[in-house]
Amino acid sequence: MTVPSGLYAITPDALVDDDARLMTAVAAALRGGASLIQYRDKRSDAARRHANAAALNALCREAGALLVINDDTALAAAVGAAGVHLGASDGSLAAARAQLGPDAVIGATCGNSLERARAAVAAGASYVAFGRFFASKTKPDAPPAELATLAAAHAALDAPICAIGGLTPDNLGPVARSGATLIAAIDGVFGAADIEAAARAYVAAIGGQTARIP
Ligand SMILES: Cc1ncc(COP(=O)(O)OP(=O)(O)O)c(N)n1
Ligand SMILES: Cc1nc(C(=O)O)sc1CCOP(=O)(O)O
Ligand SMILES: [Mg+2]
Repeated sequence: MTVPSGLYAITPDALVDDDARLMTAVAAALRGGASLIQYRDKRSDAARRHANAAALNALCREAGALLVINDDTALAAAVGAAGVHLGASDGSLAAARAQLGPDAVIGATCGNSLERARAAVAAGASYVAFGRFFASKTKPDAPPAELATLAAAHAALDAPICAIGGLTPDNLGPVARSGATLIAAIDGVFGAADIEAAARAYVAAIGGQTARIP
């Protein structure tokens, strides 16, 4: 499966306790043009996570977008999601690739490390994620990442690059011009009063950027 470019909207903690609001909010992000959705839910029990993941997967398919499940390869497989996003302590990328198959979208958290990204691609990651680039209300303790790392990854790796952490339509320009083709955001999309309009603003801002580095 090709990894899409554009807005990668990740569900916030604030919505996972309210299934109806979660669906309405994700539907709005999809109308606003999000191409990838990540279901990130560290609070719900297994049954609720399964039900939400299945419903979000159907919503994404209807919209022509893809659903990635955070942390949980087995849940991605169980609901037939497009793939999974794994951090350093979330299990093996190679095992996820073996379980989900060659077409799955498998993302890897790489912080500020090109070496981690190289290893992730070698282990089967479809995209590599660097962050955080700006102060993040969602994850205030995430260590900072540099634009130079994005540029180095863009030059060295044959894999789509995702950027995350405090990104907004107003500050994403340098990040996109350094090689990130996927802009991930939680609060800037789902914390907005008008989620659809917020997503549209990201998509418009991303559309105006092209990487400067060949
Ligand atoms: C696109 C994207 N990038 C990074 C992360 C962070 O993953 P991780 O380090 O495993 O932390 P948690 O999100 O699980 O708290 C992500 N989820 N998505
Ligand atoms: C989940 C996550 N991971 C990060 C990393 O740096 O790996 S930053 C982050 C939170 C992103 O949310 P917001 O767009 O609200 O800042
Ligand atoms: Mg994780």
